[in-house]
Amino acid sequence: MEDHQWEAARADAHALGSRIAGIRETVPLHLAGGRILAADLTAAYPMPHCATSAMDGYAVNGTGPWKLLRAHAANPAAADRVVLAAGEASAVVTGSLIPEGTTAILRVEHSTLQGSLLSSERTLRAGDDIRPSGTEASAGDVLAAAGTLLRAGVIATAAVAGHDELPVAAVPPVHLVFTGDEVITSGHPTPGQVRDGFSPVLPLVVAALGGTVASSTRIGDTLAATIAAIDGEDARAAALVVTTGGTGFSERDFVRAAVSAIGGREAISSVAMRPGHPSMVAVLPGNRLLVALPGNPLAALMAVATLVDPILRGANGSALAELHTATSATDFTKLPGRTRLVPARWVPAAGGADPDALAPAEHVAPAMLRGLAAADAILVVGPDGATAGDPVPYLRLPW
Ligand SMILES: Nc1nc2c(c(=O)[nH]1)N[C@H]1C(S)=C(S)[C@@H](COP(=O)(O)OP(=O)(O)OC[C@H]3O[C@@H](n4cnc5c(N)ncnc54)[C@H](O)[C@@H]3O)O[C@H]1N2
Ligand code: MOO
Repeated sequence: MEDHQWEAARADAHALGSRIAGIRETVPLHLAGGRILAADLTAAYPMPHCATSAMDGYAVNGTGPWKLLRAHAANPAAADRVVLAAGEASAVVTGSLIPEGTTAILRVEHSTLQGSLLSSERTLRAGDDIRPSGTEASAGDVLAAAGTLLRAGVIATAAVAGHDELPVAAVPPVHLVFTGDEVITSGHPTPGQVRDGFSPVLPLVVAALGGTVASSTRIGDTLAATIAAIDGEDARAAALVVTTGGTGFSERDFVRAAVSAIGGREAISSVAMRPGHPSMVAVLPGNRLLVALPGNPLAALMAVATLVDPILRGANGSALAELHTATSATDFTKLPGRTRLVPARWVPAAGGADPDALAPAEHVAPAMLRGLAAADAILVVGPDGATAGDPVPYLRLPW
């Protein structure tokens, strides 16, 4: 199969992800943080649901001075039983229901009270400091679309819009498979060994992308072990299997052969990107997906941004991550047919003071991680390259 262009790989991965979407579930608001909204969030009633005072002070009817009906609104909820005739006023606090007949709210600091005679030190206009019903939303208005990540602002809005619980997308379970006889997980590597850069971060990354690592395994470089790892009990229980290393075509790379052996089909065989070209997506029996991440660490994480992020977004009903535009701080040569993903830092554009242009980080070869550690964003440089000062697309770090 031909290389997928980078944009096509993202789009196809997103579409494949939508095929592993799980059944949605309902969670109480206090457990909704970090989940993905599975249906549009609508206002259950107009917001505010009744006209209220925006300030502490007095509800008044007409122009002053006014006769104060009560000395103090001890119970804001009781204010609705008061009816103001022209020339009358009643004390209110912020958020109080306003009495029938209110034409404006007089702030306490703008008022003078002598006995029960209330006057204003400012000219009041009709409607001042009244929050009419429905100014924030009408009943049924969509307050957040399905696919929205539930952060504090959305959850608080849901609460005041009358919701006790929210429908959320089921979290796709992910099975991780780390390959490589040479990979060690602690201490200092001897020549021929490498320290595992993936197992400490992939659970974190998967969680940040809206999935959950349900299980993981570490295997040596054999076909039998690879088949067992991608088609065993844990792997079959997952919606997505992610492997690291072994994507190549050497006699010690077994991921593609294992996929083929269990009846899987490569949907994205490779991506015309650098680094990360040998990344692969396969559809496995049982409506499962597999993403094979290359062994080179930066390549693997750029493949996560290109393939795993779109798949999990598709599974959660979220849109593809937006491509933003920044000014390139440097020139990039042409690289026919390939898209480069370059960890980059914000720097001032030529002659500028604010850090509003993106420059490649240092140490960004495929087997290095230092540049990514220092990066603010991922520049997406097309095959035609770029000239300093050009607008270039970039991705926010997805994790
Ligand atoms: N003849 C060719 N050789 C290579 C090509 C090619 O086109 N022709 N492509 C290169 C590219 S691009 C990449 S990327 C790698 C992909 O290799 P694999 O996915 O098969 O990965 P491995 O061979 O298993 O490992 C590569 C490299 O990564 C290290 N590694 C593996 N796992 C980890 C880990 N958990 N943490 C840190 N480092 C890891 C491994 O030790 C190797 O050094 O192939 C190129 N070769
Ligand atoms: O995917 Mo490879 O990193 O381009 O070395």
